Amino acid sequence: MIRFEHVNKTYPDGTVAVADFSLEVPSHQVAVLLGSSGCGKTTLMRMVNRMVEPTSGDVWIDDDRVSDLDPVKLRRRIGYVMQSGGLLPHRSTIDNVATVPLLGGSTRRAAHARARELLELVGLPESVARRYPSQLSGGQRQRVGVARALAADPNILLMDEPFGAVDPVVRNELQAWLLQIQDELAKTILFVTHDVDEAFLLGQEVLVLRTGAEVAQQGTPAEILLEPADDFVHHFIGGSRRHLHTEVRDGRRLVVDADGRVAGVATDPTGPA
Ligand SMILES: Nc1ncnc2c1ncn2[C@@H]1O[C@H](COP(=O)(O)OP(=O)(O)OP(=O)(O)O)[C@@H](O)[C@H]1O
Repeated sequence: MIRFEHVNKTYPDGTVAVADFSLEVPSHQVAVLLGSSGCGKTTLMRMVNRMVEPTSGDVWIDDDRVSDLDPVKLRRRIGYVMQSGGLLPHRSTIDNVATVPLLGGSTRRAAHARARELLELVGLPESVARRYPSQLSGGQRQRVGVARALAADPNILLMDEPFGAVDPVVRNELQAWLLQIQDELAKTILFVTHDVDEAFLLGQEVLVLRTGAEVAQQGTPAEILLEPADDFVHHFIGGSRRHLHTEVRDGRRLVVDADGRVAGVATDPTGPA
């Protein structure tokens, strides 16, 4: 579980990036922070692994206040995937992943075995293990980034626009793949994006943020799609172009757009159509 308790962040130049933000992400769930550039998403995410210290307020992981934990140890128990993949350019794919268990005290042999296992988990063939990041496609690099984030077997994954730098087709593939591995791994994931469709596809809980990380609306994708809290949310999620309604298919009440595409699952199966 990750809990933000009334956190604030004002940077030294006076920028108020986060003003009184609270959230609880239950274990094994995916929560998505959705908002436009500069609204404070990355600042919030980095408070979890102490890359940013809140000006006031606390972040908790289960019963631990993160400010009481050693930042290096804390970062080793949390997976972090960045937009750029964050790979070390002069290390091969397998070494990029093996670095994490090596730092954790594994032998070189055990670290390589673990790295091979993870590369297989993220669907990369053996042939890429010896390649350098510059010799991989954008999608492959992001998969290696996820493999590395999973290497310490963390309970928590922080994902900051992890699929932002790849083309839409690969992006869709990576999203589907993440949902598939999350089915198996059941990590607690905090995911940052400015892409509305990505947020609704991946998030069990979505927070639509305004500047200063002010929560414009928090809810399941279906709740937000069907009942946007105000005009800001309605416009942000593209409500007017979506023309949403609900429909029962295979016994499930789905949120469907004007083209018949499923935009979400309504949580209340008896709710109005
Ligand atoms: N180190 C810093 N010093 C001063 N201001 C900062 C610093 N880091 C971020 N900010 C400012 O804080 C606000 C929130 O930034 P943050 O990076 O958290 O937003 P974001 O929603 O993640 O944006 P993006 O989607 O563009 O990454 C912005 O106004 C940004 O310019």
